[in-house]
Amino acid sequence: MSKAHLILSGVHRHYGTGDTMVRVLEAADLTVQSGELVALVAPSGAGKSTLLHLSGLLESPQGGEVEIIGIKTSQLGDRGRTQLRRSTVGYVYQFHHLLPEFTALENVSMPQLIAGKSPREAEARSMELLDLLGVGPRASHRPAELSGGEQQRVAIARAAANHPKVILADEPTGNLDPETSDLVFAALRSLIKNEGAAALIATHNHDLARRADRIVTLKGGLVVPHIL
Ligand SMILES: Nc1ncnc2c1ncn2[C@@H]1O[C@H](COP(=O)(O)OP(=O)(O)OP(=O)(O)O)[C@@H](O)[C@H]1O
Repeated sequence: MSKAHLILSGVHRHYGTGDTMVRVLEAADLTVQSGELVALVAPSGAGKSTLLHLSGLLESPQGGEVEIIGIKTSQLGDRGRTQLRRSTVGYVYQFHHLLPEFTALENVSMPQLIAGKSPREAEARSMELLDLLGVGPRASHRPAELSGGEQQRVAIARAAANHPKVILADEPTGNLDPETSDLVFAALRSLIKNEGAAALIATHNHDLARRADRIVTLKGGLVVPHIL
């Protein structure tokens, strides 16, 4: 049976006050199940990053509820939110932000060591992920020695290192050529299925969005189904 790892209900988010107020989300609802990949396609400024930040507990809504693995986050304090984010959410950005002085293996191991895993456990998990994403043979290379697509796959492995229940990605293939984008997206997709994470991926790439389980967009402050 599928589980809803991420539920947004009646989420409201605006910025500023008075005349300069920007209402981004009015009463947004979204549910993402375990193993489900939802693509978020919307024009620039529509609120994609805002939706991802709210889903990843990097920002709080002014109204409504963000629920992760059944935990209602509006009831949590800052510390509780940070803990829940660290233990359940993995983020992939447009630019990989890998640490240049460390190898691929070390970059993927780092968040696991921080979370308290032993170096041996961390290395085993890192190799499992790098293999799954097709970059196992590059484990001992530093980011500068990797292609853009390889770097991005290492960044995806790093985001998945601590078994996140929710994977959020903001234009994960935004700086890659079409062929490499395909490869990276396919790797991300198989990772999500394999790990049973719920994924929300903002992308301008319609070809990739069509390969998601579902596509949504933002209209009038709501999350609505979208067909490309
Ligand atoms: N911290 C903030 N303060 C004020 N306004 C903000 C803030 N963050 C976002 N906004 C506004 O909210 C709206 C949505 O922004 P958001 O970054 O979520 O859009 P987006 O769809 O991700 O855009 P893009 O595709 O260009 O990255 C925009 O009008 C933006 O100017």
